[in-house]
Amino acid sequence: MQIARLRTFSGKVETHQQNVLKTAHHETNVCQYEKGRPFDTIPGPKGVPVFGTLFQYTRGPYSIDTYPNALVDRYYRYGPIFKETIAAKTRVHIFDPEEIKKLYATEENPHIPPLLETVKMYRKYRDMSPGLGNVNGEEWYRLRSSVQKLMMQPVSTVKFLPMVNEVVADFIKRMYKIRASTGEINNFNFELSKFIYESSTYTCFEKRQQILDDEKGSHTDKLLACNRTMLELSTKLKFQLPFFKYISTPTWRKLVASEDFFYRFGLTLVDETVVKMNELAESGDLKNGQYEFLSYLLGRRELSYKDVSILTLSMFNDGLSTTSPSLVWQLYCISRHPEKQEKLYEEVKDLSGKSEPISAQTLTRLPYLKACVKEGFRLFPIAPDVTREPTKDTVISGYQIPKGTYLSLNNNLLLRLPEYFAEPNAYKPERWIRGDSTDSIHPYVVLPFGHGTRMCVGRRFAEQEIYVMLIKLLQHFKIEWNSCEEMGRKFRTLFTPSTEAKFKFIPRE
Ligand code: HEM
Repeated sequence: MQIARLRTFSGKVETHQQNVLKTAHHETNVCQYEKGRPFDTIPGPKGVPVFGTLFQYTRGPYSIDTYPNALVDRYYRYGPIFKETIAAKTRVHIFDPEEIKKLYATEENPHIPPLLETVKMYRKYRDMSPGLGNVNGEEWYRLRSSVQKLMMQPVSTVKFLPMVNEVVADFIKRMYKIRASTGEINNFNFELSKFIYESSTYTCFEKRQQILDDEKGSHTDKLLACNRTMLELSTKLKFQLPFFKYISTPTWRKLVASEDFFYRFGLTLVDETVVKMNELAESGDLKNGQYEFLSYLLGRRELSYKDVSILTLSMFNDGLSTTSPSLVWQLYCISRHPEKQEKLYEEVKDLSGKSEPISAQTLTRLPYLKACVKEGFRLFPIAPDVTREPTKDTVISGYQIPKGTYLSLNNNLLLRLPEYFAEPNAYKPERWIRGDSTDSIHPYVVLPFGHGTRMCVGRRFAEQEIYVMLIKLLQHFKIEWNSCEEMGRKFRTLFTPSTEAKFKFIPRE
């Protein structure tokens, strides 16, 4: 396969000696596989033929919303590796961080099942490019290497920082406008989605959509609702026998309608911007560095126009499902811990004037902010798992794992377990500060963006938006949690808030 000859991301070229070592390693693996315990002996809940344990989620004691809790229960019951079949699909769940570490270490060209099979199906159905998270092997490498520099290098991401600063400033102005006299803001989760949408479309198209304006209401509402529906229905379909793959079921049709609305709008934005870029180029008015994001992608000969479109749309679609709820959770943690909030305020209050932008250099410092964000991700990770699909027979925890098995690496479900963290439910950013902490934390437990070559490609963009937004919110407001209830979370393939955030924003003098 051609991929074996390609450069790795670290720029190393494999030598003959390394290949010899790999062959020897492969032979050792074959021997080890034969010594492993058979796959069938991996423990796990039995369930009924074909349906597996599906009814435990549709009729109780669990529900789709609480699927990750069921996995933690099963971890305590069956141990750090177990398998479970739900609606004809078997997954092996791995909770042992040492095994997860080993798996990451041996990843040469990791394959993953699609995060949302429905998205992959939809894109095929509409003749679109599948996009990064839905392909493997050479196809994945082609896409990933074409965006790696643009999206993962800090020097690249900071080019978009002025846009983030501008949208955050507008968001803060809007908060003053829509804030009730009590400090409350209605539908705050939705407001944050609007921010992410505005910030990421600005990054991609260098044109403000102005969705932070009240008048733009109905279209934006529908667009953001479609994003929610897509996650909602895709998750529902994971807990059904996959008839939708063969016949057009009502749920599938509803999903397609939502995706159509979202993509039609997004693809039009791409097309319009490209037309504009061509016009400017023809008239000689296209400035160097203008339309940075799209120019970069369009300039990659290995990418088709369809690839460019999907990679661009993924920026705001994926951000809406991940960065937006992450910000809600981060604020939730800060608002519920006033003493930590004050310590954080001390760190950020003089970084810039309240209405001044945050510089790239400033973002490289901020140890306490980064510790707070890490601790926020520990308590509220976005993804309950990351998945892998080994391309060779392998052995994990002494069991044979045939190639093609779906593996869930469930370290994100260990994040509140006392085996891994002292005072696991306490919000203690200090545990991440060298010198302040006495905790010894396994390095393969808190990995909110995954790890290795398939690590989240939007990570740098997401972090940049989170940091700037938190700094500015804290410079302007004291944030209080305004409810006696905790904010709940539910499983929608990702963890999403199950209730509206009840914050009070009190302006700081
Ligand atoms: C706080 C925000 C985010 C979190 C916590 C997050 C988390 C993750 C995780 C855990 C993975 C799986 C990694 C693995 O398999 O090892 C992933 C993959 C991915 N993420 Fe994110 N993500 C976030 C934001 C974004 C954004 C803004 C984008 C948009 C560009 C994005 C695009 C992707 C893509 C395309 C993949 C698949 C990468 C590949 O297979 O090569 N994510 N993300």
